[in-house]
Amino acid sequence: MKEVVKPARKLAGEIAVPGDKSISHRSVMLAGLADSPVTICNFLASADCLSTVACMQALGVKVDRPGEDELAILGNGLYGLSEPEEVLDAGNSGTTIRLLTGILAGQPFFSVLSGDGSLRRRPMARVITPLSKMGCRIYGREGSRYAPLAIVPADGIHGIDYTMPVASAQVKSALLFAGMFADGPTRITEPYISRDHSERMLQTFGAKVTRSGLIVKIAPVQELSAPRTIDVPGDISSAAFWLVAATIIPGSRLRLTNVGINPTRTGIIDILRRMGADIEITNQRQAGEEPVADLVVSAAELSGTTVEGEIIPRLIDEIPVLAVAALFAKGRTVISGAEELRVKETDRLKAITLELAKMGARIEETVDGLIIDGPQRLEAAVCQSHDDHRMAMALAIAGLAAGGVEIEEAACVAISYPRFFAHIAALQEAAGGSR
Ligand SMILES: O=C(O)C1=C[C@@H](OP(=O)(O)O)[C@@H](O)[C@H](O)C1
Ligand SMILES: C=C(OP(=O)(O)O)C(=O)O
Repeated sequence: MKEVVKPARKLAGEIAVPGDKSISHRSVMLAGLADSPVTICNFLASADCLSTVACMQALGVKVDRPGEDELAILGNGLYGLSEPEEVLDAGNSGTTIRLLTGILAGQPFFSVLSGDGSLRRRPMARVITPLSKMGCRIYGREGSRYAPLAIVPADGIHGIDYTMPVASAQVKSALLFAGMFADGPTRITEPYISRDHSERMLQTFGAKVTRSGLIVKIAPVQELSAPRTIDVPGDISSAAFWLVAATIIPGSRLRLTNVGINPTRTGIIDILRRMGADIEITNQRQAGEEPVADLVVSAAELSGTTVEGEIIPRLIDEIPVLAVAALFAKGRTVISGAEELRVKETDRLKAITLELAKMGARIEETVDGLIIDGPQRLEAAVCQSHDDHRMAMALAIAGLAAGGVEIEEAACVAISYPRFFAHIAALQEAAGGSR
């Protein structure tokens, strides 16, 4: 499917961004391992999270959907999953396959996990290696590097002390989830702190998870005690597209309501503010263990900056749209230490350089990042999403702020933000049409 995005006049009004993808996945998995009913509100009913739902159903968890964004989950307890009859399909979702591998590695039954062409090219050794050290038996293609993954029952799994070579919340979460089924404590050291939604939600479910600096520890769990409801905050990774759009389109002012502002996710706010963005954080409150707020963003002049080190995992999914912001900023922006972008849905460093070049942008792709000198003038172009949702949305924001864009393979926005183009249309209409 193609989408045409016309250049926008100023953006104004309010957007309720959809529920957080990371928290939605985790809520279904943990609620499915409890034995009392859980209602999940503001669930992100996107393709990735629905892959998690289908996998949990195939494992014997009962899931009803009483409302568009509401799920009712009834599990059979921590030891109550049943052997799936079919291959579990994680679709396009790295979070689904890696976190479920952690859960399934501790089960007394056989299972196979796979996904689409993109997912079958993404690295899986990063979860298989530490899980194997715990005694789990997991096999994959090409020397256990790629899915499909076959998981064979182990004779009991053990807690380990593991130092992760890459900052990855998916690897950390897989180990924390497997650690629930181990016979002793599991201790994980991260190079930098990655998103901590699993730790927070495990605590909500009564698991003993503690953190000291870069070390997180989980004790074996006998049973999970579920909260009656989980309120999923809005996704800051989806909000990021509007934060950038309203900043770079002159005269704009947008209110983004109910956005999760967990400090392990707010790198995009920190960097945009450092570049000169006008982002106000208001109405701060808690949604369970997660902090939320409304964000009010007004157009502002940006300057280039350096993005590296510990902040990278705090904005990893926002780098494609941050590259768009950098094209509108005065001076040089250097992003480094972001080589993880090469193993996402597509090689995002390569794809963003290639596709924005079609609009006339000159971006230097480095081994682990991007160098962008701004401001630059962008022209209308036909671009490819590479079937990557974050690419499609970043290109749409570039087109909105510049001369428009036609995006091929745009349907992939359904992976994390199904109503993205509907929100663009509503903003255009509210502004009285395009420029
Ligand atoms: O744990 C999660 O929910 C996620 C972790 C990140 O991946 P990595 O763990 O591979 O960095 C992120 O890119 C992904 O969109 C979601
Ligand atoms: C990388 C992403 O997700 P996942 O790893 O779950 O496929 C993403 O949403 O940008």
